[in-house]
Amino acid sequence: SGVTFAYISLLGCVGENLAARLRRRLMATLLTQDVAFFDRHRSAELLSRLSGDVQDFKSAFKSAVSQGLRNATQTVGSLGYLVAMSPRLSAFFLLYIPLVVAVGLGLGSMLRALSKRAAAQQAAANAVAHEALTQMRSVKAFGMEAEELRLYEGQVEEAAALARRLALGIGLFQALSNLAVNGVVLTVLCGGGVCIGRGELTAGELTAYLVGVQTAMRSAANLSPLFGHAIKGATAGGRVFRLLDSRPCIEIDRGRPGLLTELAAPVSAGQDLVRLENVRFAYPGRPDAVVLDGVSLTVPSGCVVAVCGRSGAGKSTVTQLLTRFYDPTDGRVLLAGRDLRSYDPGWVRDRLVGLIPQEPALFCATIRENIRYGRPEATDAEVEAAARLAQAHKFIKAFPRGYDTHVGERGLAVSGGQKQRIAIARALLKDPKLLILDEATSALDSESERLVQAALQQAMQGRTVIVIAHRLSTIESADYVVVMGNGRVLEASALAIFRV
Ligand SMILES: Nc1ncnc2c1ncn2[C@@H]1O[C@H](COP(=O)(O)OP(=O)(O)OP(=O)(O)O)[C@@H](O)[C@H]1O
Repeated sequence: SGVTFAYISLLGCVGENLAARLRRRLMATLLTQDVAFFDRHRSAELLSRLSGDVQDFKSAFKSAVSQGLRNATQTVGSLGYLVAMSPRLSAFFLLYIPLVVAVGLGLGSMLRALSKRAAAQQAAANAVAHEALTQMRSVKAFGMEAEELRLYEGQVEEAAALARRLALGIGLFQALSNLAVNGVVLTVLCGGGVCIGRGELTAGELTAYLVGVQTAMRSAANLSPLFGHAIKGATAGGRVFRLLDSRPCIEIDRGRPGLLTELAAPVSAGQDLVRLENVRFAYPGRPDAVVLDGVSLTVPSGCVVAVCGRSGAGKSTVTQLLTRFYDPTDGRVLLAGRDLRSYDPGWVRDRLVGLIPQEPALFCATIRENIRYGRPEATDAEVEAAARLAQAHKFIKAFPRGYDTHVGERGLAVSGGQKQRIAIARALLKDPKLLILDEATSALDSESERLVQAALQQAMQGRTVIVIAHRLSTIESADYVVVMGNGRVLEASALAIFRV
């Protein structure tokens, strides 16, 4: 029992270490993928890789080691013993083995394909559940609980149907293996009978040989239930390893030689900090839909440039090129006169650009941790200073736990306006050279609105700012206005011209 304890616990620990290492490597790979990767893969699908697939791979690995190795060596050993005992009798079933292997491989590849489809369908069902659970307020607001359940049931039923077919296939495989095992015994019996009739073998020798055959076949039969496990593990492992091989197009490789980590040249007030030259762009997921069709615009240092235009005109897309979430299909984005691609993307996002998105997301953490996100080394005093600038200090202090108030999942415990001001503080804490601000379109009550606007005006003071403007007041306070439409710049001018 001491050996059993050592063996089971050692195997368990090795399996858990393997799973933890795989999960760590997979998460590290996912975090370094570019934004286009997340356009292609749904988060529920990636979560399935991290949890279910790694789990299946680990179980298959453990059963392959614990039972597979033992039974496989026993089978091979017994077969070798049988061949040594009587090469003539062994010839009967050795001839028959290639046929069994061929049938096994054929059936195996069919079952692998089925297992892949079943797993993909299960991931689709998970995605439906994930979406409903993360959008619970919308589901409830539109009374869609029953519809969501119907959708989920449909997906789960399809996954279950595929899993049932897989179970039938695995059952068939095991039945055929049993048949093959009995077939071997029968073949040896018939062949042995013939040999005894010819006086080439004694009944005693045949009996001894049959005992050997049974040992070999028992070990082989023990291998067959592992087959289903192995199929599931191999498909799950295949998906995990394929994902581990994904390489981002825009690689964040901090400190890579040759990449700039500071502005290429000093930029004084009024000189171009950023320039877009004839930029064309289509999202990788929709390469046929041209979103930017030859956009040129200039952002002078220290100026506020308001970008406006109809919904879908490509305004946010311009900001996504500046953060290097994507690279232009054609044309150039220049920073201090050098192509943005010659800068380290990590530096661009950490130090150059501060982004205040239209709908900021908060993490399930305290307000302090949320503001500090992006600059973990910032002191408490710096966090408070940023919050003051963002008109957030007062309301944060009014909470009983102040900066240590937990904002809950997706920041649901704070109001929309408060969330926006926390996001403004977070961006300001980085003290970015270029502030990109996507003005919220969602309505806030007038007091909140006034505070958010005041926070934004403060944030823009003395900085280079690109603001995607939805309010006239924002446009009025800008130095330059760019009007976009159909992926082009329709008008670009100093505000004075618009005022005429
Ligand atoms: N990740 C994406 N994949 C494919 N197409 C996208 C993606 N994001 C945006 N688009 C498309 O690109 C076009 C421009 O979108 P963009 O978000 O830049 O517009 P916008 O001017 O900022 O609009 P709004 O003011 O409504 O935010 C739209 O037609 C949109 O459908």
